Amino acid sequence: MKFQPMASHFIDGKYVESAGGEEIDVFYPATGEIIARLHAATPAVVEQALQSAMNAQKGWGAMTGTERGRVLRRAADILRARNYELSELETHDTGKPIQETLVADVSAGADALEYFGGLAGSLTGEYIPLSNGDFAFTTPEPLGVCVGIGAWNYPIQIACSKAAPALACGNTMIFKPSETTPLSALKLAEALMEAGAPSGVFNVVQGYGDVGAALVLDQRVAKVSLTGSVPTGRKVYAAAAQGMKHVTMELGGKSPLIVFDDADLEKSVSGAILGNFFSSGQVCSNGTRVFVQRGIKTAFLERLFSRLASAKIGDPMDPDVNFGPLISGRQVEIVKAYIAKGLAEGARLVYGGSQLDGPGFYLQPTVFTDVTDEMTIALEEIFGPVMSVLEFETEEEVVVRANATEFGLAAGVFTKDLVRAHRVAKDFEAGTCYINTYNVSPVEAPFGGSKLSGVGRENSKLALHHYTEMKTVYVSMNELRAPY
Ligand SMILES: NC(=O)c1ccc[n+]([C@@H]2O[C@H](COP(=O)([O-])OP(=O)(O)OC[C@H]3O[C@@H](n4cnc5c(N)ncnc54)[C@H](O)[C@@H]3O)[C@@H](O)[C@H]2O)c1
Repeated sequence: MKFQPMASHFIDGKYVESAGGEEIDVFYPATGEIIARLHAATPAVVEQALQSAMNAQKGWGAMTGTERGRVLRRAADILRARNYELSELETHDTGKPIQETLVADVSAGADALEYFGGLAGSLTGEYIPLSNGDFAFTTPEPLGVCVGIGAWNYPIQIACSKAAPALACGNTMIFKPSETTPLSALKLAEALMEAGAPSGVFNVVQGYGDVGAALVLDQRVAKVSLTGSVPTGRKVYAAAAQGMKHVTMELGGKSPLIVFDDADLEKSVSGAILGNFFSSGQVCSNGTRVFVQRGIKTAFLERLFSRLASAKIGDPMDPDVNFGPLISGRQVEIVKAYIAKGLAEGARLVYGGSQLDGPGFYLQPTVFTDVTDEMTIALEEIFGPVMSVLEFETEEEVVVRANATEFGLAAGVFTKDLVRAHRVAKDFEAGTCYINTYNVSPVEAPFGGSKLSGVGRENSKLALHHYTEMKTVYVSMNELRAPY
């Protein structure tokens, strides 16, 4: 098997196997063939990872930020130098077209390592003058051992988005990738080691939800950062609360994308395509509720259909292919059930909707019109290539409807009226908003959700606050009196 790693886990600077652990078969979504076979961590392997991360933390935390940053920046260079090889791996693990993974996965991970590596040396506290010459000062302290748990849609990017700020701040990390896409995090561990990270600073353990749960509950873990679905987020948040642990929750969404009559037609169609069909629709921040104002609806749909007709669906390793399979047969069944529900509830299927014949987990890009706010396909996260088009008339109406969701991950607006664009963005109840663009998430800007979509932010300087705890030291320069 071409993508079989040396062993399932990476702990204390080396590959570790757990032959007795439950089997994890890794499939290439384009063919369904098994490309690697791993084993879930046993309790002994989880313990080994915890010990290693605990032992490494003191030394790593005692290094200067500049020294830690140098390691992260070297790791970024290593990932970039191996971009093709790692993108090929990511394409086989996820089924995403190589033209996507070459530009949006490994390189985004490298960006995170570079960015947080650059910031590591700038972590400082403040001096606070108090009365009569007394003062206090603060120092941002590492939290200790952090656990990262990943989803399957952006495996290496998620691993880097968690590891880079955690390590920059002097923490160590145990990362558990999704059982569906376990391969590339091991390559990140290799790159960090080669870049000079001491053994135990970044460990990878494989497993299903029970392995994640064991890590979250362990008393030695100070923080948990999860990327996953809302139901898993609820469980992980509740378990972390028992130990009063810090959490970051990057969860699901059902984001609105509003297209006003005056929008640039080509741009808004591009936004809707990027916000619904990139990664075959398996993107958390997708704008799957596309609200189109009545006056532009016919032109918008005509242009959308003609551009969708030019999508090249096929072998993700073909550099011309821009629409690949879904992650698994199970995911195809989930999405097909939503398509059936859309039809049963009266939505009009106007594009796609079918599974492709042959091997692999392919589903056509799918568009529904005549969707109303209370339909299941307008309320629930589908996590597949299904766009719902809803019609609206006024700005006041559409903002209320856009916000009428339990999620709050992202939201977008397309219009040439910039005053209106800013007004609408101000009113959006979402963590990440877009004006005349969609689904960009550069490392420099905060990314994350409100409401059920999450807690905390990844990317940007804000992420450093989620991996440090401020210590305050009061210093008296005067005599100290007590009442008795
Ligand atoms: N907000 C974001 O940044 C973001 C990014 C990507 C994906 N997502 C979301 O992720 C979801 C898709 O990914 P998924 O299907 O892998 O999600 P999932 O919730 O099924 O699994 C996520 C991870 O949690 C682990 N897990 C499951 N049960 C656990 C438990 N009890 N304790 C600890 N860990 C446990 C899984 O093994 C996996 O590694 C979608 O809802 C999507 O919106 C969010």
